[in-house]
Amino acid sequence: MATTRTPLMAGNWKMNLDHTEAIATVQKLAWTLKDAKHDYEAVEVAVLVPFTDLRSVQTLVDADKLDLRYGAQDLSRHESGAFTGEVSGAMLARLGCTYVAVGHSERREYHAEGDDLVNAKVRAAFAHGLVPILCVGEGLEIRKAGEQVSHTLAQVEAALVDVSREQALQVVIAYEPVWAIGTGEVATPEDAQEVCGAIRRVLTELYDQEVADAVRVLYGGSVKSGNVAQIMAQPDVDGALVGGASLDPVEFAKIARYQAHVA
Ligand SMILES: O=C(CO)COP(=O)(O)O
Repeated sequence: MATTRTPLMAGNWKMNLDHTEAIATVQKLAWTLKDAKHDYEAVEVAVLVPFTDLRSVQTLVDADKLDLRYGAQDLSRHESGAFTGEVSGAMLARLGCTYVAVGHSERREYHAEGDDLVNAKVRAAFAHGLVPILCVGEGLEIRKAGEQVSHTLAQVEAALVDVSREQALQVVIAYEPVWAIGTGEVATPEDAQEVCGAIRRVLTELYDQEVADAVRVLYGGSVKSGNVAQIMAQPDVDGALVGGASLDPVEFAKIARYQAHVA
């Protein structure tokens, strides 16, 4: 039942906003959200920021006791050692991260991340007490062939290999059809529901009903304040993973306050 899950609105900044811009953006976001507290208190809000912003965001959130979660956009599958350029789950946990995105389509496409690596990263996140936001979704060719459900479920299954039931209860899954990312081409609410519902059903098969009921399934792909309410009205959509629109704190706050837009 969608009503028992706290919606999550997560902003994925991608490679935008340096650490000084991050401070201004988070301050403005927190201030705007606070201003509309009664509208958003049932919604959890998070930002996934570049690694170089994390310390600044942590300092701000701690100092001002902001009601905001934050996290990274990727992590290493390794614990530590000679892996130049990589950032470990332990380092992210030390910076107070709640979440880490894993398997974003841009990582899969530009960094050749396959299902095995995504699975290893999901397990590395859990090993350090981080909640992975597992990103899945089909490209345009697969959508045209009508194979979006089987493709996306195969990604979910592969990513959850050797993930315990206790861990699965925590995971967040973001369905992001690749053709809708950064294109302005938003999936229809029915498109989002079709795949998000199928993800929940496969969780029942892989685990059980309690896990399926607990897991938050987000939609991502050209989410804006003008379309979020219709998407959130779907029974199996529990939040949004927002790219471009999350860079503007006023717009992102409007997305997080989507209930205010449901007339
Ligand atoms: O990839 C996304 C979030 O992870 C979606 O990006 P846009 O909201 O810019 O389409």
